[in-house]
Amino acid sequence: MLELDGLRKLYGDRIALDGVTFSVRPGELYGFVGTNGAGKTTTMRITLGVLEPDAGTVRFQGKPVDTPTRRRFGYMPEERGLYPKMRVGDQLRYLAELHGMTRRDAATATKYWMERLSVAERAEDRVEALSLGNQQRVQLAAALVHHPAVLVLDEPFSGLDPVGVDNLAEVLRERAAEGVPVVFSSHQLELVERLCDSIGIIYRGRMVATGTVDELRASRAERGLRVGTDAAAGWADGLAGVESAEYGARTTLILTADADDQAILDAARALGPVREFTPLRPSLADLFREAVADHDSDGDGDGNSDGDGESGGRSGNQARTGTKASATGDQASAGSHSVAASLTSDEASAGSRSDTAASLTSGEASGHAGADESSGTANLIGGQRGDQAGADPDSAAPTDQQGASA
Ligand SMILES: Nc1ncnc2c1ncn2[C@@H]1O[C@H](COP(=O)(O)OP(=O)(O)OP(=O)(O)O)[C@@H](O)[C@H]1O
Repeated sequence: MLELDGLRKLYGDRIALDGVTFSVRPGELYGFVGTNGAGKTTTMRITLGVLEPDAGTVRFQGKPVDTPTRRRFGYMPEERGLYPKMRVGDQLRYLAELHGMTRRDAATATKYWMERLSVAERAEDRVEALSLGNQQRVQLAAALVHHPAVLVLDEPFSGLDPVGVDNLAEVLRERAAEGVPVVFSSHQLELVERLCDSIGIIYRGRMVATGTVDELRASRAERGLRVGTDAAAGWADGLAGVESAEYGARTTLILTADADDQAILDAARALGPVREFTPLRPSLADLFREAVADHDSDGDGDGNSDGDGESGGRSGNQARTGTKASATGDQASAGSHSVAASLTSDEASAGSRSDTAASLTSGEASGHAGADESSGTANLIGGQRGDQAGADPDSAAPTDQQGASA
């Protein structure tokens, strides 16, 4: 079990994490979602020891995580971290050996993962010559090549084509089936909903919801119902448990949590035949927006109300609209898809990603230096950095491949 307990992190006087706590069981696929700047990358970097928390601990199998244990982790940093001048095959072998594999095992694992992630034919190419999507695949191979006991992946799906997405989803399921705790962040909420056993929603450095999607659904204050009836508009007004009703070809009702849907069915049937009676299941995107909106309306003064916070506020407003719109439309099908899609595209277009990227780059520098936040680095990035420190292959330092996640 991977346990994150009370992680707290400040950048200057900005609270980036405020008591982040969650755990990932062996074999569990855990989706870590949140608005831009919510604290996902910071959490993952602390988990990997790239960054020191101000408080809190990370435990694996009941023990605080130390450097030898972390070497068994597979980490894909958001900012990516490959040596651009190094050939794909050489790079993966090198990283596998850094993680303690024998030369022969490293070669076998490299071959396997290059084939598995469909980059085998690029083995002799330098990383910089690959498309961003293929660089991403190599980066994933780098996280997987040493057969890690834990997987922590920061936006592993961004930049992959649909075949690559399916391929990676299958790989993650397999790793989990082997008992590996897998945690990954993503803004692709439909994918997270489809793939993950559990989900954690972080907002402004705090966990605002965690559980299975069904548990998150069950915790909602209201639910939706679609009723196909010829009864005249207004038929559901005033019924117990009906918060609002929208009349059209079908009636869409928003119910209170304790509403008696059978009583509503009886009321509808008393007025004529009922052709449809469908509970509306909110998508993860709806739940996400609702959780964020709820948290926004708490008026929390956590000191983290910078541009990222505004980004969250914007999402919060959308959350209300999105949730209602979904609950009052065909949200079980196309409606919820478009909500998820718009969330992703809105966030992508909000421009806060590049801001975060810039922050991450500077954070990376401090991460490399262990706990010494004043030192910079131009060498190594991400999880590999820590391990690679001191080892200096003759290729140039890896560039920051932000573009791969854009
Ligand atoms: N090195 C840094 N220096 C100062 N502030 C930072 C640094 N790194 C992150 N932050 C701030 O910490 C907060 C959390 O950032 P983080 O990158 O963890 O968010 P995120 O959830 O990964 O965002 P995104 O979805 O945009 O990648 C943000 O307010 C960010 O601006």
